[in-house]
Amino acid sequence: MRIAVAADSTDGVAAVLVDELGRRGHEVLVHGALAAGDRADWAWSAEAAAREVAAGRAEQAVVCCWTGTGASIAANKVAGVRAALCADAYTATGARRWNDANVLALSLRTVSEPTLAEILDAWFAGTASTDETDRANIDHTAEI
Ligand SMILES: O=C(CO)[C@H](O)[C@H](O)COP(=O)(O)O
Repeated sequence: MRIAVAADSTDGVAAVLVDELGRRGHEVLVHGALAAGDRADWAWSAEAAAREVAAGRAEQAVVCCWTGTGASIAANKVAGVRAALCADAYTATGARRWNDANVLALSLRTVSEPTLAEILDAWFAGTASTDETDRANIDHTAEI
């Protein structure tokens, strides 16, 4: 799968994220500090990765900042993007299942390398629910 990845710094799991995705067989398009050096601005870098998804150049994205909040807020401003801030595997599974999330947002401050691996395992194993009520929630959210 082609994945856009953005981070505003190379701290924390940002340093291993691209390799971790590559090991799983994904093609990675890098943005922000991962492309430009040791820091970038979170709003611009998350937007760039989210726009790759919206434009169909990437199927999914992972956006990161120190808290994960700014990156998720910025990504969610892009039409067609459903970004979910996930701190654990259970949340990642739910985000894929119930929200059909297409952008994973991560905190570089709180996510450890073992937790990152668990989150990515859950995220990529996950599939969107076909339940009518779940789809209605997702469709309504797109129209808000
Ligand atoms: O978590 C973040 C935004 O939600 C940022 O990573 C945090 O604010 C640090 O940014 P900067 O390095 O530009 O001060």
